[in-house]
Amino acid sequence: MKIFRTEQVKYIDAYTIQNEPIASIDLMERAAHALFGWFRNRFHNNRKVIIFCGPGNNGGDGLALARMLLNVGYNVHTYYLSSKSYSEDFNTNLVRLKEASSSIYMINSPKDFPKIEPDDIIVDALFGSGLSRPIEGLAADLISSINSSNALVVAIDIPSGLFGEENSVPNSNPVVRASYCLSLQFPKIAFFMSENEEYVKDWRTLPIGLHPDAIEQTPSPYFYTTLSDISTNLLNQSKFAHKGSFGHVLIMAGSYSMMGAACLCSKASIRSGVGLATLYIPKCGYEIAQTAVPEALALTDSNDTHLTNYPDLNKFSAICVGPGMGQDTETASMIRSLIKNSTKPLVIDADGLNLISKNIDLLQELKAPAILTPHPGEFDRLFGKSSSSWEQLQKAISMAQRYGVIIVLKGAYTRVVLPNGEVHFNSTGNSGMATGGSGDVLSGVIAGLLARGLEPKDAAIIGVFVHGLAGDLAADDFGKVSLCATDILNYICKAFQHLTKK
Ligand SMILES: NC(=O)C1=CN([C@@H]2O[C@H](COP(=O)(O)OP(=O)(O)OC[C@H]3O[C@@H](n4cnc5c(N)ncnc54)[C@H](O)[C@@H]3O)[C@@H](O)[C@H]2O)[C@@H](O)CC1
Ligand SMILES: Nc1ncnc2c1ncn2[C@@H]1O[C@H](COP(=O)(O)OP(=O)(O)O)[C@@H](O)[C@H]1O
Ligand SMILES: [K+]
Repeated sequence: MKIFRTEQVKYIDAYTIQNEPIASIDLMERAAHALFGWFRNRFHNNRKVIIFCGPGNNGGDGLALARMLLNVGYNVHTYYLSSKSYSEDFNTNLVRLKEASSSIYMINSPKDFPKIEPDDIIVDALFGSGLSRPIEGLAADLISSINSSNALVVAIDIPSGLFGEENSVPNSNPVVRASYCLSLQFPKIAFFMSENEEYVKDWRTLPIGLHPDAIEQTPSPYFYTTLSDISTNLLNQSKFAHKGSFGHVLIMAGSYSMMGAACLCSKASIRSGVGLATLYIPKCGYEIAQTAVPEALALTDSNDTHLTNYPDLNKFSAICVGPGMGQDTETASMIRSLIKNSTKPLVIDADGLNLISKNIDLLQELKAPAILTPHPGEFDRLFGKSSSSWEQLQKAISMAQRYGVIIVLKGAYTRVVLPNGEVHFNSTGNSGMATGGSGDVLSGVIAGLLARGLEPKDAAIIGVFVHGLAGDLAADDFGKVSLCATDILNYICKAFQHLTKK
């Protein structure tokens, strides 16, 4: 799903109004209907609802929602900020609401704030995508009052005070801490930034029928990968397929005490449908590999404890290098040579990345497409620290462009950043996956898909999605607390089944 910056959504709204065509007030009514439907399904009408409205169309949405809730028997109290001016649709909805309710109050000073009980439901319709500066004064005091209550807060479109994309300038201006955020049509990029977790605990999008032509024609480098975005014909299996049809992956991984990473990674590649997997490991890992991964071929380096060389690359269709590999100087020279000489696509993970971070311009010598899979710590080691997730994302975009590589920046909403500057935020995965070895499983999945013949972009996007989905399905059965990398591995099959059955 393509997602947009705030000013682009404004354009798509305006295009819809002009070309559907639909009157602005009717589009607001449609949005309010979507909000109302969600609200009614979620909350019984025995709880008091307090709706806080700002002077713009976000406030207008709040007023329209208030009217709809009143019509079906909710106990609704509506408060709106005093302002020099209000949007036209706000004014229309205020008149409509006044016909239905007498519990409408203007807020002129903190004395007008209502007392909020813990059982009340607050609707935050103060500011949406029209926020133009950090909030101060009366509105800021109101937000502090909302945040200090123990009531549940439902934010319309975006928690008031939060900007749609960049919120990196630390400021003391308050932002509503929403329990739920109902974002109209598209998620906001700000939802994917870890700093905003306290404001956006749970969010969902509500479709409001924005014009498909505007969505298609408005260019954006940002995407959100959901099930419907995964092209499953890339995973088709011909009836006459043989193991040679699905590629041969080389997994260069492991060292003394870290053979588990090599096993997890190679097993994950096999579960991702590769025809053949060869594990290239130091001698100490031979029996472990042969026993733990009977499906893989095992080739050993001349060294006992760490990798110092690589095998003839001709017969392989893709290579994964790095999991559990250690950072010996001999391993460092091996990876330098691999990068300069491999014409086969590479997945570079873990210690592979740590070794490259000592000489980042090595990336300029790549002959083949490469997918780098850093977690945030590895990313900082490679490209330097960033002061916020937003800055880190912008850095990932410029580094992917500079070196012509795909960067898979891992974590919640893993970002797959392409050399053309596109960013694909992933929708699957959960915090139970923050456990040792889960990254090794991911690099195996991506390498398996790459070896099967998927384009690097597809291997990265689908691999990340499947890995997260496997983690979600495993968490459904085992819970997040106990989830371990082997569980993710064991649920890769279910994740692929889920995709290919869709
Ligand atoms: N036709 C449309 O454009 C639609 C808009 N919708 C709603 O409209 C919202 C956007 O509406 P608007 O563009 O009117 O903007 P907002 O309602 O977000 O706020 C704009 C108003 O707040 C003031 N303001 C901005 N920053 C402020 C600050 N820091 N302190 C004090 N005042 C501040 C502005 O001067 C303006 O009066 C969306 O978030 C969504 O909720 C929906 O009804 C769907 C359709
Ligand atoms: N909070 C989270 N939400 C979703 N996915 C997560 C979360 N934390 C970690 N993950 C995923 O788990 C994996 C962890 O990888 P990594 O940190 O490299 O682990 P390891 O080095 O132990 O193998 C990544 O795919 C990451 O996206
Ligand atoms: K809001």
